Amino acid sequence: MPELVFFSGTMDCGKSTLALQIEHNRSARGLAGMIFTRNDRAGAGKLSSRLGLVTDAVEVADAQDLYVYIVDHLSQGGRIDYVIADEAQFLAPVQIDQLARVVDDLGVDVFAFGITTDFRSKLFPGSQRLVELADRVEVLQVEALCWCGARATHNARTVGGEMVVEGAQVVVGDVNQAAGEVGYEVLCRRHHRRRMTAATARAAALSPDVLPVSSS
Ligand SMILES: Nc1ncnc2c1ncn2[C@@H]1O[C@H](COP(=O)(O)OP(=O)(O)O)[C@@H](O)[C@H]1O
Ligand SMILES: Cc1cn([C@H]2C[C@H](O)[C@@H](COP(=O)(O)O)O2)c(=O)[nH]c1=O
Repeated sequence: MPELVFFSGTMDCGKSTLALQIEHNRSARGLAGMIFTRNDRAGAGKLSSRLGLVTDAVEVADAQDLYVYIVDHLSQGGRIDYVIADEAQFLAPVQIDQLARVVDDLGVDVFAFGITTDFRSKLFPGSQRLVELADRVEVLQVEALCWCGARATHNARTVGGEMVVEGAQVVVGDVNQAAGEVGYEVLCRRHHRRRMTAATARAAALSPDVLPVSSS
């Protein structure tokens, strides 16, 4: 049975790497994939992983109908055995419905990859629709870790290492950004709730208020 599968997790947990592995294994067996992405850090029309691998992809536009795009491709003699959609959190809910239709009406597997929640721990609309429609939601097995060592479950947006809670939902960026830049850090829920990043935890540990008092 063809399936719509949502591979989800925090940033930096290996989603794009897995997407590239699925693409590699299937194309190595002669299967033909259609790869969609949107707003990848490597630039338009790219699906990239932090491990250094990158492949070409179709950059999805705002109002693009993904079902029609695939039907057009097939009717022009193209072949599609599976679909990969990376950065799926950035797709519109209606585009997720179109991907579900690809599975149901065309009998093609769709593998979608994305983060579930934004920096405010609110669902992205595309991810919400995936949770609603997917045959399976798979949480990636490689755990991204919070600075405290616990499993990271949330994405924080940072400026100069400090967590921010105001701003647009979509700001393309990366973890481990240089000081002063907008970046992201994955945290456990406890530290996301307390807005405690690696930098603020380090600063608190060094603060004179918490230094042991000398007995002399
Ligand atoms: N230098 C490295 N050596 C080994 N693994 C790395 C290295 N850099 C990144 N990774 C792995 O790559 C993962 C990020 O992969 P990526 O596919 O880019 O993540 P995602 O798409 O989920 O944001 C990290 O969790 C880590 O496991
Ligand atoms: C939390 C959060 C993330 N983003 C952006 C930042 C990155 O460009 C992508 C996630 O990519 P990854 O391959 O999963 O690391 O999403 C955003 O726009 N808004 C957010 O709240």
